[in-house]
Amino acid sequence: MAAQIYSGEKYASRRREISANLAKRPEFHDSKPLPFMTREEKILESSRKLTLISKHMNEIIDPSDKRELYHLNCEVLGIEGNPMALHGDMFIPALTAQASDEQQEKWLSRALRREIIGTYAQTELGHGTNLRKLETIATYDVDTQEFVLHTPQITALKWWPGNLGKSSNYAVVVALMIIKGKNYGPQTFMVPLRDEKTHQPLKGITIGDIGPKLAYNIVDNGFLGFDHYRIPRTNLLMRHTRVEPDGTFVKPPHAKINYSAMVHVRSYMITGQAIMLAYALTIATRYSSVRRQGQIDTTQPEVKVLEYQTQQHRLFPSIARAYAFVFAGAETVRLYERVLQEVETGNVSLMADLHALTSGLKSVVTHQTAQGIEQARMACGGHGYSQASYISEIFGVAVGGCTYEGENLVMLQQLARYLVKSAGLVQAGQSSKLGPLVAYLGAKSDSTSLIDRTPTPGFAEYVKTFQHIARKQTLKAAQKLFGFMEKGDTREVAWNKSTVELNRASRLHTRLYIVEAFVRRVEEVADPRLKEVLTDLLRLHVNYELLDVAAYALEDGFLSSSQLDYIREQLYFYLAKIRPNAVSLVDSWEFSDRELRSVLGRRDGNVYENLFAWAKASPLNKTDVLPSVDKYLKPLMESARASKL
Ligand SMILES: CCCCCCCC/C=C\CCCCCCCCC/C=C/C(=O)SCCNC(=O)CCNC(=O)[C@H](O)C(C)(C)COP(=O)(O)OP(=O)(O)OC[C@H]1O[C@@H](n2cnc3c(N)ncnc32)[C@H](O)[C@@H]1OP(=O)(O)O
Ligand SMILES: Cc1cc2nc3c(=O)[nH]c(=O)nc-3n(C[C@H](O)[C@H](O)[C@H](O)COP(=O)(O)OP(=O)(O)OC[C@H]3O[C@@H](n4cnc5c(N)ncnc54)[C@H](O)[C@@H]3O)c2cc1C
Repeated sequence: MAAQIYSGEKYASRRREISANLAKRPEFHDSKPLPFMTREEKILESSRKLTLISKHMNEIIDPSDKRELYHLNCEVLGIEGNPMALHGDMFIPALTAQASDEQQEKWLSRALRREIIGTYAQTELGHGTNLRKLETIATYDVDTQEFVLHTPQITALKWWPGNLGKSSNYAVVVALMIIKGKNYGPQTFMVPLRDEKTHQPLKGITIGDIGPKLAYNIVDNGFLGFDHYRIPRTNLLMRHTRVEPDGTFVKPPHAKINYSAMVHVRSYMITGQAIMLAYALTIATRYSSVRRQGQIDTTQPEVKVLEYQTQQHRLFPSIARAYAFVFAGAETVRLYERVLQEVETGNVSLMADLHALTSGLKSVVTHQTAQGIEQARMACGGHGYSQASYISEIFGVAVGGCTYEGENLVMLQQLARYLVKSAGLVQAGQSSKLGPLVAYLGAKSDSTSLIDRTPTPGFAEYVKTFQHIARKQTLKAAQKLFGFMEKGDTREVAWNKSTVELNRASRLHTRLYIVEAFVRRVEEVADPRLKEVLTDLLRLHVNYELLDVAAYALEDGFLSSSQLDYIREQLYFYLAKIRPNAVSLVDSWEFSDRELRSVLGRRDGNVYENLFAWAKASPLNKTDVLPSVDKYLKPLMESARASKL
């Protein structure tokens, strides 16, 4: 099963080898539980481990394999980030996709060798979503052939970029490019921030950390201001866009090619989110098979809480989602790598499809992941609320994905633009022009679903029902938009009056894609034992998801209430059928205890003695009487007692 999850036996067994190798290297382990460290201690500890990784990486992984490096990071550094997180996640991808060969020679090679540390500085205090209104300006000075970076007001301060505050000495900075008074929109520049020897900020640069956040606190998200700060013309990233010495602007082959670092993260983060959801579910499912409370049969001992139907309903649909997301994530990465290669040859035709797909997936997957992690926390009762479970940290890191790389409701609108165009083609009788991701929009619906109307309903009937729902909502929402426009609203106003419905269409389209990705994968499985378990999980998935969106199919009679009852019964049937495999389904992700960092999620199930040991190790328990008691509480009680006398 691990080979299914990790798209092949080769990587699944490499993960095992890497974990086994690290088990023998205590210097790579956390020196104490992360929840007991201050932010400063965590950053120091993470930097220590980062240095070790740099030194010994070649003994443990093949550093050219992204997946191996990712696993090494998960084991050693964990999810709370590290001082070079953005260096790998965005700085290197931005240089790879946007720097010319000559620029790559100069900077990418140094970045890969870790001679310099970089980040991606785009968001500002006043603007994150609306990139066209960023306020940092890069004005071209033809005389000196330099760009002058400037922060004209407080809202133009770069704000949020990861590792900008304290760790990075370079950044890929996004600024509005002005040449001879003309605004050429957001462009990307390579900008030195700190002296390479002293690490002191360079003259003209104001820089620092933005303070503690909900989670992800090992990362020093930062602020940055420029005071007429000059960089050479050749620091504009010029793989696709160019500015000649005389200020002539040479257009890229696609207007949004500069957005590639964002598309890179959106493509990879689907897998990252699936893994974080699987972390939380591994913890909650294992704990639920250790925790005994209450009875189902009063003549029998207390049961494991995993026997309760409510607990199964809380956890198992999310287990199915984690599998669905990792399968969809693998497809997304394949498409991303293909588009990256095609863009190199000047073919930008798939950029719009990739953008639409990743915008939708990023939004639906992060939202459902956060919901699933929060349910996993509640499934652990009181102990879920303790940081010993580590689920609160997993939640905090994962939920950040709803905001970064494009706020979810904004990114759903990006997919909606694509869907509306496609709906326009359908309306114009040009369905043959629809791309493969939206071809279903042009198909004719059956009048009713055949779920429960055939002897053994296959997945095709479910897929058709999801297609019917997504098609109906897309065409309806587009019609709403066109209707407002026909009545005289501008497109923008009409769009704003239709966005809730448009975003619903985007979600339904994306949920259909996720179901289809799951079906595609299960169809490929050859081993009959694996196929059976995955088919059960997929059946749980389609019934749970359909029930969640059934209103759309009930309102036009595509599904009847008796079919809905059938779907419910199927759901309950598969909850019970999956129960014996539940722990194996989470164990199949093969997370080591080191990687999970959870007392509740321990593989050996020895939860209670380890919770007690963990509590005893709390810094508060170093002394029996705290200074706060000596200083305040004792005098308070003493004076209360004295006044009573
Ligand atoms: C199996 C195991 C394998 C393991 C493998 C490894 C797994 C790794 C796992 C995890 C790795 C990931 C770890 C994640 C780490 C996270 C770190 C956090 C870092 C966070 C960073 C950031 O947040 S950076 C800042 C991000 N900011 C944003 O996203 C801003 C959002 N805003 C925008 O993107 C744009 O402003 C917006 C697209 C909303 C609008 O742009 P605008 O220019 O105004 O365009 P618009 O008029 O709306 O549209 C015009 C036209 O352009 C099309 N378009 C827009 N963007 C793109 C694009 N990127 N590509 C292609 N086309 C695009 C748009 O659709 C329009 O088209 P038409 O409709 O006109 O045709
Ligand atoms: C953990 C984390 C890490 C980050 N790392 C980086 C980084 O490394 N580099 C970097 O540059 N940035 C980074 N960011 C910033 C991040 O990319 C932005 O915060 C994000 O893109 C959202 O933009 P915003 O903050 O401007 O939100 P806003 O746009 O202000 O969103 C506020 C509300 O307005 C709504 N809204 C905004 N525009 C529209 C619209 N057109 N239609 C309808 N509703 C709208 C949103 O849906 C939301 O409800 C990070 C953020 C976080 C949380």
